[in-house]
This record gives sequence, C-alpha cells and structure tokens, in this order.
Amino acid sequence: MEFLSRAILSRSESTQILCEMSQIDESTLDIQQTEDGVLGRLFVFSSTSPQTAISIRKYEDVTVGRGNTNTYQLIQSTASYRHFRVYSVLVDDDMDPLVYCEDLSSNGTFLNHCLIGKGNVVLLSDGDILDVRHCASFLYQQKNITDDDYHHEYDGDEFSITHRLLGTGGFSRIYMAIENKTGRQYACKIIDKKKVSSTRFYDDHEVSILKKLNHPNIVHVAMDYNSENQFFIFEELVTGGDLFSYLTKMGTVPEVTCLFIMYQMLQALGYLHSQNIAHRDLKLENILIVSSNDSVFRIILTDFGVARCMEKGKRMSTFVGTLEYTAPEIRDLKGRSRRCKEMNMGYGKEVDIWSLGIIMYLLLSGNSPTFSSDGTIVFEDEVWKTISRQAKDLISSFLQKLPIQRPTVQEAEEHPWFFRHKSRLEKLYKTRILKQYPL
Ligand SMILES: Nc1ncnc2c1ncn2[C@@H]1O[C@H](COP(=O)(O)OP(=O)(O)OP(=O)(O)O)[C@@H](O)[C@H]1O
Repeated sequence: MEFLSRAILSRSESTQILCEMSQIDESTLDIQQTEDGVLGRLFVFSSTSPQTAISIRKYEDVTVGRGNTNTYQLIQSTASYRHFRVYSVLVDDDMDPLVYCEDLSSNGTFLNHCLIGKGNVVLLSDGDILDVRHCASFLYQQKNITDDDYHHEYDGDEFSITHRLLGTGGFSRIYMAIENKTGRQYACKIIDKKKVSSTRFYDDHEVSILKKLNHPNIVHVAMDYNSENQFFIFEELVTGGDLFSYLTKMGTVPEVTCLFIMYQMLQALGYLHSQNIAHRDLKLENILIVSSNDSVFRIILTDFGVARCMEKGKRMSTFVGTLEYTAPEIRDLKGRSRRCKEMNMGYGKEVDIWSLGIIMYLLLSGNSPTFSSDGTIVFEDEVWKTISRQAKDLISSFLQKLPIQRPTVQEAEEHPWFFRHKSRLEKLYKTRILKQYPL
C-alpha cells in the first residue's frame, strides 16, 4: 500500500485530489483475487463516482471517455468522447502480457505525470498511473512473472533497462527501456555474445546494417552499446506485437488486411534489395505491428541478425534463416556450402521473395503451405475458396522452386493483386504511413 499512497499523493500535485487514502478498499487491490483470464486491472479514482476496478482481458479493448459506449464513462465535459484505449498483446504463455495504453484525446492522457500525446502508445507496468486531468485517475495493476534470466551489463547513462520482457529470440531477449532524459519508452535488444557466431557478430552485425537504413517499415535504431558479454540495441518500441501473435489472435487475416501488409512488405524489401541487402530471415515473428486498432496498420520489419550486404556479383552461401520459411536453394546448401562457394553458386535476394510467399500463405489460411510432388503449391483447404484467384496466383509465383522464376519486388508490385488497387494502396500508404512517419 505504500506505493499506492505515494502515487496518490504525488498525483494530487498535478491533478485535483480525486480520492482520499481512507476511501480505498484495500481488499480490491489484490491481483491474486482476480478471475481467470484477467490480465490486469485499472482501479478508478474519481471524485464523482465510487471506487471501482476495470478488468483487462485477453483480446478485449478497454476504452475510457465521455461517450456511453466506452467501457468506463467519464461525465466531465473536458473528457473526450473516447479519451484512451487499453489493449493487450500476448506473446508467449511464459511471458507477462503486454498491456498498452493509446492516448486518443487532444486534451491528453498522462502516464505517471507525463503526457502520452494523441496517437501515441505506452506500455503499462504494475503501479503505473493514468490520468485524465480534472476527471479521474487510474491505477494499473498487473501480476508479473519473475524473469530469472534478467541480467545485463549496461552501465550507460542514457537509458534504464526495465524488467519488462517484450520478446525472446534465439540469440537475445528484448526488454522495455526508458530514455532517462525524456522518459520515452524504447525496446532494448540484449544479445548474448556467446550465442552468436563471431562472424555474424563482428563482421556483419545487424546494427551496422540497421544504422544505414531509414524507412518507415524498418525498425529504427536509437543507440547501441557494447559490453564484455552482451551487445545492446536500443530501438523504437513497437506497440502492437508481432504478426505471429496477431495471426494467433485472428486465426486468419482478411484478404484486404493482408493486401496492405504485403504492400508494406514490398516497400521495405524494395528499399533493402535496392541497396543489395538481403534480410534472409523474414517470418511472422520478425514483422511487428505499430498498433492494430483497425484493419489498416503500419508494419515494421525487424531482426536483421542474419541480414547481409551482398557484394556485387557475389552470391551468398551460408545456411541461415528459419526452416519453415527457408527457400529451397538455402535448404539445398546444408552441408555443401564450401563446394558451392568454390563453384560460385549459392543464392541471392530471391530467398526473401520465397519467405514472403510463406508469410502470405500463413496469413490468409492460418496454415503452412503444402506442396504436391511436382513442387506446385496446393490450395485445398476450405479457406482458399473465399480467397481471390489473384492472391493465390501471387503466392504461387513467390513459391517457385527456381529462384529465377520468382518475381522481383518491382515485378510483384505490378502483379494484378496489387495493381488493380494501385492508386488506393498508394494513397493509403501516403496518408497512413508516409505522412506520419516521413522518410
Ligand atoms: N522494437 C521492438 N518493439 C517491441 N517488441 C519487439 C521489438 N523487437 C523485438 N520485439 C519482440 O521480440 C521478439 C524477438 O525479437 P528478435 O526477432 O529481434 O530476436 P532474435 O534473437 O533476433 O530472434 P531470432 O531467434 O529470430 O533471431 C519479436 O518477435 C518481438 O515480439
């Protein structure tokens, strides 16, 4: 309770005192008592209504505002019709749910006294306080799983790395970090040097590639830091989870949503390939969503851990990637890379196009693709009956066994599935992506 009293006292400095310590019913504050499926709770303190708690559940948005369709209605005229939205992203069962708050109001929602700002999103942690000034305050409570693997060697001044785990990968763990000067939230990828090969790490590491890039669909790096056993990448916090979690929640993705996701993927890949960079590990987990409030959202490509700047005229010959998404020419290399190098065989950027085909198939059907004995892709499942012929045709062209037969990014953009919506897609991209995140 000590924290709560401190929080309420300090809140009263910036807003009106909305409740007295004696008014709080302490029994309601025990998160252990919540029912199943409740990820966290918002305790509401308002001078106009009794103390109450709002439960935050998996896949259910909580909205607060003046309108009577909100989960919690504010009666004061200074509140916006929809003032803020709280939503959750579930990454893994053994990870804490990620509960975010999106500020929807020009009047502003405050997190621990700092303005979030209309359109911005913050990750909520246990004990955080959201304020709608002159209306109500909300204490966020969440039961946290202890993260036994949390330890780091960062001792710089710019950031504080928190315990909030955002995701894990084969080589790294990603935590939420706070920029000390601004209070802004970032993602901090902590790479365990022992887990990555020295070639990947020193010669061609992802940060050296990422620093060269500036694109609204590619993750932005703010800073990197090197310690004896770890390497740190501080990057923009992407607040809608990854496409894997999104697909798990949705089952399948509507074709129109998939169209805009794939269009953005082509923008990112076109940019990379034009600079002779191959990503080499495109998969649902490496495509992050900025916020999926509606069917049109920005996606961000991340994890450049095995990305490679190709030398002109030279092919690649390392066995990398994630098996399910790996092009046949990479799989064929297993155990043969040296010979291929000598013969100047290997593979090129077309491997990314293959992975794009797998991603598109997964998004539209919720399943991994199956191939017939002659290598053609099978669209047998019921779900494909409702998918356009053009979409299936594009997937088939992406998943051509021979790399040379796959379209380039530019050719894919001219495919009828995109081309018949060309002007709408361009307009949407301009207004929803470029305007907000200019190059
Ligand atoms: N900038 C970010 N903002 C929010 N979440 C992130 C961010 N970067 C990564 N994550 C989360 O962490 C997960 C793992 O990140 P990432 O793929 O970069 O790690 P990795 O160790 O390189 O993984 P891999 O084993 O695939 O190489 C992602 O799937 C995503 O859920």
